[in-house]
Amino acid sequence: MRRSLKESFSYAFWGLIYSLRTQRNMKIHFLAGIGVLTLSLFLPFNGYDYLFVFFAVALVIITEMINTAIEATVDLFTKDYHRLAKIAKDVAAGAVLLAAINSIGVFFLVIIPKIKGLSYLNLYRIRLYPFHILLLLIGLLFLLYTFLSYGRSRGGRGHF
Ligand SMILES: Nc1ncnc2c1ncn2[C@@H]1O[C@H](COP(=O)(O)OP(=O)(O)OP(=O)(O)O)[C@@H](O)[C@H]1O
Repeated sequence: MRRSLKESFSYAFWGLIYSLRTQRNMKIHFLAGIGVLTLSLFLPFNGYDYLFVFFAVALVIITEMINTAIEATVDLFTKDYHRLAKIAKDVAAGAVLLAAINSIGVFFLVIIPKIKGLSYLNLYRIRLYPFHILLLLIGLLFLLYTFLSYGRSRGGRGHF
């Protein structure tokens, strides 16, 4: 079945909204990611600092989404206890855990030293890099949309 680019984007969009709506950990990681991106606006980062922070945030969210997809696939296959189902879910959860540990490492190695070196002057020198602002805006829009569409989807299956 051939799908238009718009349809493909729409499915991907709903996949992200679904994870955000249904997965408690995803909500926590997403909010933490937005918090870190907001904080980063005020920090004197160089290019590598931005790379580490952006990748750490993205990795946690991506692994959380893959974990959600694996959970759904396993549940589709069996609701009964199965050793392989347990392995699949535990390994997927392990991937999220590793990504989360990596992000904690980045927080202590990259963000904390910059916070320590922060002066009041820096607070007035917000760096408005277009890509950074775009990421933040996309994150906030997803959160807002998830929040607003939550009520509408209650009791029904919405897009899903
Ligand atoms: N069908 C199954 N067979 C065997 N073990 C299972 C099965 N389903 C879940 N488990 C075990 O229960 C754990 C939790 O599974 P569950 O599907 O409830 O994920 P979850 O609690 O929603 O995870 P997360 O918090 O990442 O969303 C799995 O990691 C696995 O060890």
